[in-house]
Parts: sequence; structure tokens; C-alpha cells
Amino acid sequence: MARAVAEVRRVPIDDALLEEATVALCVVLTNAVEVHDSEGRALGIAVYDHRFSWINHSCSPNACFRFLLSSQSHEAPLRISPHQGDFNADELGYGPRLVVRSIKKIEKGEEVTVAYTDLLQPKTASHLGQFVIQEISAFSCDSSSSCDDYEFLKDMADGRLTECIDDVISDYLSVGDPESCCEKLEMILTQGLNEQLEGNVGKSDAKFMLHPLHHLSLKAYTTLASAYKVCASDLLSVDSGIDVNQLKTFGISRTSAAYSLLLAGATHHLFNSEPSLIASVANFWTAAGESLLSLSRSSAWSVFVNLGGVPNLASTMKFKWSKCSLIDRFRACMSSGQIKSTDFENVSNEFLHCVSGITQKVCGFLISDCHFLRSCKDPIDFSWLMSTKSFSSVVVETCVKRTDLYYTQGYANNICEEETYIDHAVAYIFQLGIHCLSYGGLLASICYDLHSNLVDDVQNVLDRKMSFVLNSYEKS
Ligand SMILES: C[S@@+](CC[C@H](N)C(=O)[O-])C[C@H]1O[C@@H](n2cnc3c(N)ncnc32)[C@H](O)[C@@H]1O
Repeated sequence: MARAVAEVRRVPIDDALLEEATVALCVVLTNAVEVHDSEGRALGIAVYDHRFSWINHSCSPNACFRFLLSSQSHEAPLRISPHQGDFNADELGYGPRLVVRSIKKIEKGEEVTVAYTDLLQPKTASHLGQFVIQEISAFSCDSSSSCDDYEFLKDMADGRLTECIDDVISDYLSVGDPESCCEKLEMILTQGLNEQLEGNVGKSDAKFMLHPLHHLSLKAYTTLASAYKVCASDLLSVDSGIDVNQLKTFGISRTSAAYSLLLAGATHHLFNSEPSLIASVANFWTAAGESLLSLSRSSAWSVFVNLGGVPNLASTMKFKWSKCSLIDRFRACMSSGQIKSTDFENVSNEFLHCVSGITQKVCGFLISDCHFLRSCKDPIDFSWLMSTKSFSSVVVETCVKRTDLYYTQGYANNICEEETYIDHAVAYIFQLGIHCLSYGGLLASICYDLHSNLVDDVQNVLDRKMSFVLNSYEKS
């Protein structure tokens, strides 16, 4: 290959040079790593010295890595740099530094491993927990089908569902119609595979549904959260002055926030069995927090009660914000960037307990516009999946509470009472957002270290939000 490249480029090449080029090519083929910026965009490939390039892959790694792009190296194009002993590419100005962080306790002498691929993808995720990410539920499985045939049909259904979801997503990315994308994905999530499959023993009536924690479901939630967000901003840009449009935009934004929360909750459930999902979970909790906080700031709240002013978040905070000590603990850990594994387990359990409580109060309100979300009993606590053999049997009424009736139907009635409900909903959504964001920040500080953009961003938002809450306390 090295000779072919030299010939194409018409570079004279002798044996010594050829050998050097061959070694370089082999090193690139075996040891190159794709470089990403903090938003996950691929920038190119690089080869680091043996301290990184000898690290093997594991589907359940004990370390993760990320790239530190200084502003200087961000602007400089990536280029081939000569290997000069123990060099640090960033110091030479040739590209990003690489940081490897442990994400599990590593015993002395134990091999350090990282994941080369996205752990939420099916090929690497088969080891995940009790509710395997590859599980597909069959509704009325044809009793005449043999076990082998059932497995065969399930694989076929998996393939077809993968194709369908990938087609919808690539259509959305090329044509850019978020509304149709949401409609199609939700149809797949609620109705599963709507076609007859042919097995070894003839046609089957088995109906295949995606398990809510299947990797394709997670992919669908990710796309739905972002496509609904795009729908909302498209609608707002048309005419944000009209109340009807504001309400519609608000409805779409809360569905987007609910999908972000479901994505974080679902991935967290898998994270409980596989700690190496920490980086994905950090990003998902942070995104859910941002989405909820932006919902709590929406100007459309005022339209609900037609009072001409935004709900009084500051005064409701006084009784709703029972100064959760968890947030302070998260922030302390985030500033030190270190936490013992037992402490981590404790704060994680407390976090789940706390957000489950808040979610219960506001979940009905968040999911009321979306049929699929209403069929998921709880976006945070997936224990309902354990007690339900097939999630299809879950009744779709779920946690739709009194508040939904007000919000979705007669919001013109009973203004006084409603005003209080709305004040409460804003406060709960705000609290939920703060919890998700700070926990996401804590996870990011563990896997990305203190000085990552994500941790900085979370800390900046929290500083602003917390000073707002404290000011509200003082004023009220
Ligand atoms: C970045 S290198 C890792 C170090 C490499 N094992 C060595 O001795 O130089 C990547 C290559 O190592 C091998 N490798 C790393 N992890 C592996 C794994 N879990 N199973 C099989 N091969 C692996 C693959 O050949 C891969 O292309």
C-alpha cells in the first residue's frame, strides 16, 4: 500500500523509506483513534503514543477518554506530526491532548481498558443487565412457532425495525421534516412492526414490539427529543405573538423535554448494570436538565391562565424549593472532581429517589400530549417493567393526573385554582431541571474531569439558577 501511495503521488521511494512508510501505515491502521470535539463531532484521526495506543478495547471498560482541544489547536488543522520520542501532541501544537479517566475501581495489576465504540450500540451492548438492550417483545406470539423459529423471526423483526428507524432518521436528516419524523417514529414505538414475517414454518402472526429499553427505542427517543425541539423553534419563528401558537409551541417543547427525561431515565437504568455507560448518561441527564429548565422559562405559561404575566416562579419557589441538600453535595463533588464509589452510590440512589418523587408530581403534565409517552408508566423508575411480562399490557392511562385535565382541556375555567396548579408545575419542572442538570454535571466531572466544557457549562447555568432562587428567597 505504501508503494502504491508513493507511485500515485510520484514520490521516489527507496527500500528504507518504504519500510518506514509501511510501519507508519500499519500504526495508523492499528492504533489510530478518531478525534472528537466536545460536542461529539469527528475531526479526523490521530495516533497517540503507547500510553494510549496500547490500551485494549472492552465492552465493559474501566476507563474512558476524551480530547482536550485548546483554542489554538482547535483552529490549527490536524496534520501529520513526526514522532519525536515521548512527545505530547498538544505541546507541539499539533492537535488535541488526550485524557484517560478511570470510571471504575481498578485493582493493582488490572488491565486498563476503554471502549472503542458507542456502548449503546447493539453489538457491544449485549451484556447489558436484565433488560437487555436488544430485547424485543413479541405480542401475540404464534403458539405453533417453534422456539428456533421464534428466535429466527425475532432476528428478522430486529432487522426490519432497524431498517425502518434508520430510514426515518436519514429522511429527517436529508429532507428536514421534523413533524413527519416524530409521527413515524412514534408509530413504530406504539405499534411495533406492522408486517407479517415469514419463518421456517410458514407465515407468523407474531407481532413484534420494541422493548422500551431496546437500543432502537433509545435511538428513537434521542431523535424525538431533538426533532420536537426543532418543531417548536420552527413554529415559534413563524409567529410567536399569537397565543394559540405559543400554546402549541409549549406543548411541543414539553414533549421534547419528556423524551429527554425518558432517554436519561432509560439509559440510567442500563447504567445501573453497566457503569461504563457513564459518559452517555452524563450527557443525557444534562440535556434533560437543560430542556426542563428552558421549559420552566417559557413565556407561554402566562397564556395558560391568561393573566398577562408569567407565573410567579419566585414566590412558588419559597414553598416548593425545600432546599434540597443533594444539589449542594453534587456541586461540592463537581468542584473537587472526586467522589468515593460508596458516596457515589449513595448520592445516585438519593438522586433517583428525589427525581422520582418530583417526576411523579409533574409527569402527567409533561406527557399529556403524547400517546407513546403515556404508555410508559414512569420515565425514571423502570421497575414497572420487571413486574410486567410484556409492557404491552400496561394500561395507557398511567399517571395522568388532575393537572392534565386543566392543561389540556378547560384551561379557561377555574382560574384561581389553576393559577396555583400552574405555579406548582413551573416550580416542579424547575426543580426537576436543576436536579437533572447537577447530577449530569457530577457524572461529567467523573468521566470527563473538572475542566471539561460540559462541567463548566453546567456550573455556569447552576450558578445563575441558584442565585436566582436565593434572590427569590430574600425578596419573598
Ligand atoms: C489501539 S490497539 C490496542 C493495542 C494492541 N492490542 C497492541 O498490542 O498494540 C487496537 C488493536 O488492538 C486489538 N484489540 C484491542 N482490543 C481488543 C479486544 N478486546 N479484542 C481483540 N482485539 C483487540 C485490535 O487488533 C485493535 O485493532
